[in-house]
Amino acid sequence: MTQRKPLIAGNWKMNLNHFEAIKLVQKLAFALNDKDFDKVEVAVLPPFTDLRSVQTLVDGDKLRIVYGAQDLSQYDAGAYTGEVSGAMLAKLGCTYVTIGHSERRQYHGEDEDLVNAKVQAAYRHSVTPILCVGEPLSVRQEGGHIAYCLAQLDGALRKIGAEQAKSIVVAYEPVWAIGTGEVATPEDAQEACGALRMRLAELYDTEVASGIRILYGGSVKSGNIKGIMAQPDVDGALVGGASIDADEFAKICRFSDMPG
Ligand SMILES: O=C[C@H](O)COP(=O)(O)O
Repeated sequence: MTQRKPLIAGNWKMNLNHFEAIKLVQKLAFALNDKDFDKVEVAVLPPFTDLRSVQTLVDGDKLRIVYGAQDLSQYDAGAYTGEVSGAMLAKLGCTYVTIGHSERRQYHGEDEDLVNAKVQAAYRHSVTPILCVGEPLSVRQEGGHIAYCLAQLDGALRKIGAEQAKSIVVAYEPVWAIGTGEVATPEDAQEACGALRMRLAELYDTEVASGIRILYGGSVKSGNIKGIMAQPDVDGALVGGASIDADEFAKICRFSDMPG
């Protein structure tokens, strides 16, 4: 089976200005060592306004932390006030960009077509999408969560060929577990991540599917990461609230050193 290096990505959401960003990344770099980075890829996803400062710090100090943005425009340039293009993110050295986060879908009305257009935009500029999917509580209560997530995956990957899909990161984030303290059980995470991988195999092939990293997100903390990461189809975590505390985020990144 393909070896998938775990990815722990911190989505800061709309938190921390560029001074605070520098402080957090410095603290994180101090808390982690080369052995940690050999085992886990560590990414931070700050607000747009912090990216240049994070880039300067990462490049200047040759840190092994990678970084990315939380969104991008579907367009490459032009009269789109307030938007940030994939080309701009690439120029800032962004490795990743989250696309289709439930907060974008919910508060900014992002639908499947827009998510798909953004995935294509990210690939045009060689920025790797972290594609978020996940069901709201009502859907889970009705038992439709797997079908819901698979439909989101299908929609997002339209017109994306195997060569591009190989590098995508998918994040399963049940909406009811985001910022609520209500973490999905490791079994819930495995059920969804396993189903997503099977669908990736149907859309592409088994080799492509077995190389794609699928993350879990939703109230991840140092106290629950170990159990989640023990699941065979979970390859990392997209961490929200706990990622703006450097010590806690570093502990999450070191999940493999935890006892039990
Ligand atoms: O992108 C991260 C997720 O929305 C999870 O956020 P959370 O860890 O605060 O629940």
